[in-house]
Amino acid sequence: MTFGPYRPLELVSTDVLQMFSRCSPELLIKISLSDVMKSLSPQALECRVEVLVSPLSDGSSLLLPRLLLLRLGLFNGQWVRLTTGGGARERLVSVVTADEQEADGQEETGLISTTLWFNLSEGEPVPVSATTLRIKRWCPESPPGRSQTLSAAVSPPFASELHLQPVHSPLYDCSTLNYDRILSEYFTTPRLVCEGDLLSVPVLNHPDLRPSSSVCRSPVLWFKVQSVSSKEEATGGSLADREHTSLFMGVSTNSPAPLVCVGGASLWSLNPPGLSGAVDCVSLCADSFAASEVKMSAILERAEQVRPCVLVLRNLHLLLRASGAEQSRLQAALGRLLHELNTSVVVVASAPRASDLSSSVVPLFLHQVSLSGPEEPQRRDMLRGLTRGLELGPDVDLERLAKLTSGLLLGDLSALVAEATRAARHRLLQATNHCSSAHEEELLLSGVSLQKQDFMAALKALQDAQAQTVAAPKIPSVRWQDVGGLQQVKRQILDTVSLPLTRPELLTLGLERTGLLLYGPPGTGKTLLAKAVATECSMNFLSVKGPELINMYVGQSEENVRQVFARARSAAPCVVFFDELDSLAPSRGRSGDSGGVMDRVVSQLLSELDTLQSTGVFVIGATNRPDLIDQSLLRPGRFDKLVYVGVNEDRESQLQVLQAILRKFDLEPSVDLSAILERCPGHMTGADLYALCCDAMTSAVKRKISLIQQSETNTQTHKHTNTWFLLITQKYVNEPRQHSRHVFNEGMT
Ligand SMILES: Nc1ncnc2c1ncn2[C@@H]1O[C@H](COP(=O)(O)OP(=O)(O)OP(=O)(O)O)[C@@H](O)[C@H]1O
Repeated sequence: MTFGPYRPLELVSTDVLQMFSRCSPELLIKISLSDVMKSLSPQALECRVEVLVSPLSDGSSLLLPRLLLLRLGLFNGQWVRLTTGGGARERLVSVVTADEQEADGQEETGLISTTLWFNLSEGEPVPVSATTLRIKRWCPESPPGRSQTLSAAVSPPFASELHLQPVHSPLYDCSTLNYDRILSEYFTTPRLVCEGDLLSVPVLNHPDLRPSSSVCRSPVLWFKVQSVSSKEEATGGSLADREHTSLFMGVSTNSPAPLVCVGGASLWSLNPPGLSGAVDCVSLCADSFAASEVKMSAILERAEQVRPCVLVLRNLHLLLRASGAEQSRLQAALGRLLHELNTSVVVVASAPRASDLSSSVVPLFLHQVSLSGPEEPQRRDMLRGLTRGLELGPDVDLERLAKLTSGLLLGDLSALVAEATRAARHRLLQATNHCSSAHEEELLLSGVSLQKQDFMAALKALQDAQAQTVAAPKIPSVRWQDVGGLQQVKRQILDTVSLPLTRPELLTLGLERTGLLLYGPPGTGKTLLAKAVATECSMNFLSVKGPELINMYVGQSEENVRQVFARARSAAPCVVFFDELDSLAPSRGRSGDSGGVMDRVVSQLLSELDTLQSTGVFVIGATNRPDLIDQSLLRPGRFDKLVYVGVNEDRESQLQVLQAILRKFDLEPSVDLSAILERCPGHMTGADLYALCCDAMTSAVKRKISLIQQSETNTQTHKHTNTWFLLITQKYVNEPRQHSRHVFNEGMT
């Protein structure tokens, strides 16, 4: 007979060991009895394990990865005593080996259900990350005269009577549900019950509930354990099943309950428990005040029935939108109903802005919480939550994705993941072009792994869609190499913008600058410079043209300015570029508009600029007419640096501009850029040189087309056209010179 390091534990009781000692003392020496006894003593196993509380796991077992189970010397199905770190309550729990999917690659972390956590911690909030629990080996009290058993196979005693109470929930109606069969099926398996526990009985797709789905929208029914009677004394719980236990049903009761996922996996770590299923106030609107009041009181009454609960009233401003006397009567009714409400019903109302609610409604709520767009770490957590359960390719970096998604809200991120899934499906279907439809279906069912390219395609689609409606921040792709010449200007901008970013310690000295005004003739590269600053400093870029923000409705123009800054703050670090600033902020008192809209816009702009210190938002303005801008904007602390971006007059810097523009073009080796510039007029802006290059490009395209056409008739030339590269030759650069001069002359006037 051989014993491995863990085999004796499997054998089990001291009776057996004593029997061995009587028949063969040598054998016991060989298997080192003292070691075995030490490990079998009740104090032998007392350790801490890290566990995750998962809403997707159910049951009342502690799931442990196989290796951890082996290391702890525990057996699959063995009962242990479990307590939270604070040691509030001790419960018996069976330890079960987690399969690979449940373990999810974790080798050191166990898993428990939210219900078990709720019962263990007596209703404490579910921890978002792993938490520490204490495990103690369980050995039941042996009856007097019998030696203590240390067998891993012993289980808690069976209860003779179990008294349960159904718990009210907003997701089902206790009074109409018939749960006899549900409970009878549930107790086919022995379940551990403890007085005060909450039992979650799964009912998803149960045949008794399916026909009238309106009765129950919950995947579980809740029952509270009122009392448990057992013949044997039981600490930490007893087992209950159909065979040994008589079940008694008491009257329904109110009790807090942990959050369950309605309709598959939910973003449970982001939603506080109870905040699923909000009431949209649109559904409370009615033709008359009296009808709205009836609907309102019905909702609050229902909330009272299922208390403790959180009642979420979405879009409260829509309910109180009525005008005049109707509105004040509704407000008074809401105030009265909220005042009469039980304190264990927490009412949370939402509105897009606090200003959308009247000043008599706001004080009805104890706290006002303003929710801003998520920052990078929050976006990363949201992306993690949204992609949980999806298969991600090895090249998908959620940290990086969180960086690229600045300015996006939770809804946008959810759309991003949905769009990426669609893109992955599309990619897969394209790759299997010649596959039969049955095969295609099989492939899709086997799961699509989301790659980086899917997320990038989805992000681009989302940003393009957003850019059409509101200004959405993006990281541009203009580098310093794309801006030719302007060395002095570049240095000045870098000193102002990148220094505070690279040396944040300077901010503490109050050296931060938040605004820069680029001025100069048109086409000299002001927009290009601002984009290059954003790219090189890895900042988002939000470009706004002054006239875009002006709106005919009273107050809307100021609101647009406010929104631009709010978006920039949520996308920080961000560069906001105001093109044509003179049209947005003309000198006050001179704009001549009847309602003084421009004056209010300037005031709004001033107050926004004053709050930018240390927010990571940098403002760059551009104008051709700095003299028209309101002087208060140009004082230090706002647009505190004025940088002149002029026309490149020397050939050297013009050559640099030309080289920067032609960086991405293919040039014939014979092209001599200096010779071309010699033939140009002395004053050439970047835009003029760009026009020159565009014309040359058009000529090259024409040449290519004629070559292709020739090749169709003449096989001799075919060998020249088998390449699709466009080469700009000296001839084509020379050709449009006259035109450039014309453009240039126009720009000067
Ligand atoms: N220094 C430069 N280097 C490279 N390209 C330039 C440069 N300056 C201008 N360009 C080219 O001219 C185009 C127009 O420039 P940009 O829009 O930046 O001018 P701007 O000064 O902002 O004009 P406006 O005042 O009319 O808005 C750019 O897209 C770019 O191709």
